[in-house]
Amino acid sequence: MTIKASYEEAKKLYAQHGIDVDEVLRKLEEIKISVHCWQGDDVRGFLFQDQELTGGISVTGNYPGAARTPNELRKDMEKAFSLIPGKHKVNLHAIYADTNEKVDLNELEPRHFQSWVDWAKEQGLGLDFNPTCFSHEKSKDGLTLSHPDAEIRKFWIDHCKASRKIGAYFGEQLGQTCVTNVWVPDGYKDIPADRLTPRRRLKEALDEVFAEELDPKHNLDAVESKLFGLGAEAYTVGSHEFYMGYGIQNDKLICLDAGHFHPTEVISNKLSSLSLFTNGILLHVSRPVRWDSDHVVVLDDELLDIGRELVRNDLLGTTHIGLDFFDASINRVAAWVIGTRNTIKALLRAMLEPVEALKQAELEGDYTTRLALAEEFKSYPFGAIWDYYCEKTGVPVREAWLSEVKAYEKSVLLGREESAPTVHQ
Ligand SMILES: C[C@H](O)[C@H](O)[C@@H](O)C(=O)CO
Ligand SMILES: [Mn+2]
Repeated sequence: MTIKASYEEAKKLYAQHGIDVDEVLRKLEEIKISVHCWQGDDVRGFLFQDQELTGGISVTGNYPGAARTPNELRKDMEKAFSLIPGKHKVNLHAIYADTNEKVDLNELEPRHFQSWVDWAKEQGLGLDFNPTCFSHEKSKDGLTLSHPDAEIRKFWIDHCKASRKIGAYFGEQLGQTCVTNVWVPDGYKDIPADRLTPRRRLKEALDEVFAEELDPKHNLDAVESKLFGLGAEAYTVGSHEFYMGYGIQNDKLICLDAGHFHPTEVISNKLSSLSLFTNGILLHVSRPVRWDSDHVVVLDDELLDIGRELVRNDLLGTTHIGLDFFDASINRVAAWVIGTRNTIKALLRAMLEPVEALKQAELEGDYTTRLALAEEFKSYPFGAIWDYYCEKTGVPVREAWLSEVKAYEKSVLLGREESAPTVHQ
């Protein structure tokens, strides 16, 4: 049977439950995933090539072929996007500036990212942004926006201010709102004597960062919390409660990173509550394995539940779905493809569920029907719909993408091991 014929058969089954699959695919194609550039080079960036990764995050593995220049990174992302259905966004960190100038983080300007903007325009992609408040001499104490030294604080405030302007430039140039997300690693390894004062300093620093009004059509601000980091195990200044309060009080997007909570705590269960008190949410879809390990996302229960919560609560219009994982033990292009395809699959799976029937059964107290229907739908022919979606959008069906990645690895990635990079082409 052809992919189209399997699709037509599967469609009939879903139609029996009032699910219009063609309409589902039309809606799915509108959803943009913000694909993080930092999977491509193990969060090194280009500004400070000799700087080690700090901030309590860590990348493990030594798979060959990491991008060494902005151009290589863009080529790798193009390869990944050619294997992922739909048109998406790219999420940049400030350290990915493409410039020959010796410029520090507090001096960054939109022009240092012009090549990214030109490329995004040419590729039909949107851009999102993040100040990089780690891997820098001035973050060596593990403190940035909450640092007790006013001068160091000012450096990071200026960097975050500059980042918002870069974000607004992206949004204006590309005609797509840029989400600029602030995450700082600030915290203490051991039990703090004073939990309040650093949080007060962080709050005041953020007030300064966000003081200038920017057109929300161009830039939306987000703030990202964390439970702990390596070397900041006892206390994180920007905890979930801190940013939940800050975001709600100041109308900022609250970023939920799947790896930033207690091991059994899930972000899927937070979306409905947050949606009642905010105008939007930012997600960092990740996979914590025992800690905030940032494994490539797989199609596991939590990813499916994130998809369900977004679909069932009608949150797709206000939620910005970003990815945040970095695995250097496998082919990095494949990592993007696997994680992004899985995220889209989870959304599609959720859109193909009989949501109204499930909600009705629940309302009537018929929990038997709720459970029976939910379970039976797990073996509905979702794969036939997914395959057709890939074919229709011109990307490889099923695992056919893997041979393309292997060929790219052979012809491009492995060559990087022997040759010197051509910087800033
Ligand atoms: C690169 C980081 O993953 C990112 O800035 C931040 O979102 C994070 O999750 C830190 O743990
Ligand atoms: Mn994150």
